[in-house]
Amino acid sequence: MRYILIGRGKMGRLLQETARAAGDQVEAAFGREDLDQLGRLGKVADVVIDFSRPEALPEICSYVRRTGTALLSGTTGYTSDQLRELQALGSAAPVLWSANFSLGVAVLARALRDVTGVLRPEFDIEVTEVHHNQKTDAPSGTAKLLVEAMDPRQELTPVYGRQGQTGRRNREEIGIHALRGGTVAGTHTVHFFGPDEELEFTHRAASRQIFVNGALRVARLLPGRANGIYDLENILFGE
Ligand SMILES: NC(=O)C1=CN([C@@H]2O[C@H](COP(=O)(O)OP(=O)(O)OC[C@H]3O[C@@H](n4cnc5c(N)ncnc54)[C@H](O)[C@@H]3O)[C@@H](O)[C@H]2O)C=CC1
Ligand SMILES: O=C(O)C1=N[C@H](C(=O)O)C[C@H](O)C1
Repeated sequence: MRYILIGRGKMGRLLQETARAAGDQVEAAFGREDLDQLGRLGKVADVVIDFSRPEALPEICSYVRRTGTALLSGTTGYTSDQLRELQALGSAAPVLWSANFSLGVAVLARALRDVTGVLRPEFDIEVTEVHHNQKTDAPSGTAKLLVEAMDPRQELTPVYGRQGQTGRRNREEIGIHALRGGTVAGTHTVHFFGPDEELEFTHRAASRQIFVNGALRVARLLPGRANGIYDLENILFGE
């Protein structure tokens, strides 16, 4: 496989190393300083893999539209307008965006979709996410993904942290809390607090390699597919 990488940070470097070790070719890798060079590049790869920042989106979209190259993106922190822009890109190429490329989080999202309806409304839901001190967006894309799995119709009101005279907790709240420190690769816990019982689901990433392996595994499946938006969970569950 031939890749163009967007982002040469923690994820970009590990992707490059892992792809090359697997015999794949990294045709080009761009960071903030030289992303403008993408505008001068033709179709030289099977897939563009993006782990960078939301600001890179316009350059990436115009490249994908011009060349029809498949796009796999794991960048988080997009606004809803930017997410719509990514969705629209599906008309030009096969596009897959996911806030988390680990198998464990895909399974967790599915499990939460199944159990939440049974536990609600008696159980209060609070989500905590813990990440390294270099992370620039909060809450994490994965926390949002898990909330969306539990509340697809957005009936609950997100509450980000609590402070001061908050009053009693409302049943329609879903708490989302971000902790930052050290080198934590990513820990997400969903707490269900019920009357006299508690249930907790935790996914703990021991390293970024799980995201890299997941991304490269799925990237192989994109070229040759019809243009459109693909869903990681559907692909992993063979749907
Ligand atoms: N979906 C998933 O499974 C995962 C997603 N991520 C996400 O991937 C992204 C990158 O994470 P890290 O590598 O840890 O970050 P990082 O801070 O180590 O690296 C970011 C890279 O993006 C580049 N960049 C910044 N602004 C840019 C711009 N305007 N145009 C082009 N490149 C630009 C920087 O030069 C740098 O190379 C974050 O959004 C993070 O949340 C991280 C891990 C897993
Ligand atoms: O920035 C990170 O490191 C991570 N970001 C993703 C997110 O925002 O959910 C995925 C993973 O948790 C690591």
